[in-house]
Amino acid sequence: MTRRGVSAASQAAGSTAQGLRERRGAHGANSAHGASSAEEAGDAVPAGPWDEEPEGAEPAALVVLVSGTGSNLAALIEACEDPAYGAEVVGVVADKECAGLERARAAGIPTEVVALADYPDRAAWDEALARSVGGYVPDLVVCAGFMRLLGGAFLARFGGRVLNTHPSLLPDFPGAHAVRDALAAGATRAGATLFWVDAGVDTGKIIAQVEVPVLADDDEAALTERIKAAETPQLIEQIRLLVGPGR
Ligand SMILES: Nc1nc2c(c(=O)[nH]1)N[C@@H](CN(C=O)c1ccc(C(=O)N[C@@H](CCC(=O)O)C(=O)O)cc1)CN2
Ligand SMILES: NCC(=O)N[C@@H]1O[C@H](COP(=O)([O-])[O-])[C@@H](O)[C@H]1O
Repeated sequence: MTRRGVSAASQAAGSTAQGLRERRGAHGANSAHGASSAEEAGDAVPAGPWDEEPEGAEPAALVVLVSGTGSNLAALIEACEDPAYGAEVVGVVADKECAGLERARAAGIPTEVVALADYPDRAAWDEALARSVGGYVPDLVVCAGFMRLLGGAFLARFGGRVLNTHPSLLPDFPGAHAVRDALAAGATRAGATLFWVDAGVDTGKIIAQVEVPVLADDDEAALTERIKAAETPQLIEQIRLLVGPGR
């Protein structure tokens, strides 16, 4: 069977769409991490025409990066239960123990923690994160509440196929505290942005945005929940468009 890739839209956005060229290696879904994989060996499957969906294509492999609650991850796992969705969460990687990992384990999805504190410096952590994610041979990497900046080694390996969902209408309020910053600035509108991750902080090419109002009595928790209520369907739908038939 052939793996699905990412859409023509993603290529227009700068994605390399290398994922489909990779054969699932030693770290496929529900397998333990092994030492080698086709990707690590550079053993690539020849590229196919991205705009033709071969019959019986396997779902696109998603690795999701999380740091917190994992509500977007949970929605993605649920969406992937429908074979027509076209994707499978093959691994969930976090920078610390968190509820998102519990959600993944409950769904039988392999998980891993790659904690910054376990490495001598940021570069070593970034390389370890890339190795961990690479073990699952993802077509797409999805940051869903992942609160660490991805560095050069990670982006050299996965750049062009890393998505992030961010709780603001970028370019407004980039960074780790977007909702708090929007309230502090007196913003009257808020929202969520899905974009391709690049080396900057929330500067990557925007795929989609959804707007919600800021209400007079909003606190950070209330606005965060209103944003999530719009953000999650956007994330699910945009990934469906990226991986699904007719892309
Ligand atoms: N290279 C990139 N990596 C990531 C991006 C990105 O656009 N480029 N987006 C993020 C997530 N993100 C917001 O969307 C984000 C997360 C965290 C930070 C940040 O400053 N983190 C600090 C720690 C902050 C803290 O703990 O208070 C850190 O990494 O040390 C900025 C933006 C996914 N990664
Ligand atoms: N800068 C990144 C950032 O703030 N991401 C935000 O964290 C939340 C994660 O929620 P979840 O863990 O329940 O999916 C989401 O709202 C996401 O946009």
